[in-house]
Amino acid sequence: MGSIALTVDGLGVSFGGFKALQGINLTVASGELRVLLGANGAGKTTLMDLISGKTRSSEGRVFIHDTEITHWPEHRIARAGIGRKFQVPSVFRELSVWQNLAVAACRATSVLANLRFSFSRTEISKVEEVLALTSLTDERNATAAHLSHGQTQWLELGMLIAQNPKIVLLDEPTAGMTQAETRKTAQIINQLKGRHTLLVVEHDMGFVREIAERITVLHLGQVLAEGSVAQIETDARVRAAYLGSKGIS
Ligand SMILES: Nc1ncnc2c1ncn2[C@@H]1O[C@H](COP(=O)(O)OP(=O)(O)OP(=O)(O)O)[C@@H](O)[C@H]1O
Repeated sequence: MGSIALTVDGLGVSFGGFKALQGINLTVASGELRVLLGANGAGKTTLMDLISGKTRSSEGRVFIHDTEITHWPEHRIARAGIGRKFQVPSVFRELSVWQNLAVAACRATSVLANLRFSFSRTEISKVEEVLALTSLTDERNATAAHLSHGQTQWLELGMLIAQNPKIVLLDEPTAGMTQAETRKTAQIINQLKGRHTLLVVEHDMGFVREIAERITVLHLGQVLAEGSVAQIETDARVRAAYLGSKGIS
């Protein structure tokens, strides 16, 4: 195993006296894909919020490699290399697929400034690489507003990847997708392994089996178990924790 890209050390948060997360310890190696599993309300999204700086933690620390980022503002954490994709895509609907990716690859502060500049060779090759990765090469000139739900999700993932984040946080990347779109998403995510460090929240066990190496299970705001897909699926505590909620299927 290589170096550790993400370290979460004793992290927790309370909302008005309610401990939504407590004592969370997690280390994710560089290039690893870690799946976060847990019933509704277990604290998965809250953990992503604490790591990305959207929510301020009440206890514990977070590191990207050796740099402590605890309590840094969200934009500074993003600049330090944590990229996050939410369930609702935020692409520029009036721009083409290519333009969306080019804007992301440039990472400048102003969209308009980006579009007026000529792009460097490195940025253009990055856009081409991401178009191929997301199978959007044929849609390069299409306006983002005209893409299907799945294609829109892949474009947003592509925009994230075009920014070269060290760590990618994905919250239910297959939400609302057809089976075919879900399979395609698994293929895309599998290609990212080794090149990016990924933390993925997902409920769809079929999809989790396609992508996961190790799984961390959260339950009632704490880590319940961690292990391979096979270990987690046969873990009696995990099965018990899921009874009465979604169940592992
Ligand atoms: N800002 C907040 N204020 C108060 N309570 C909150 C806040 N954010 C989250 N919670 C609570 O923290 C707990 C964990 O919520 P969270 O959304 O992280 O769960 P989750 O595992 O992502 O669930 P789901 O699968 O439904 O998205 C829940 O009980 C939720 O109601």
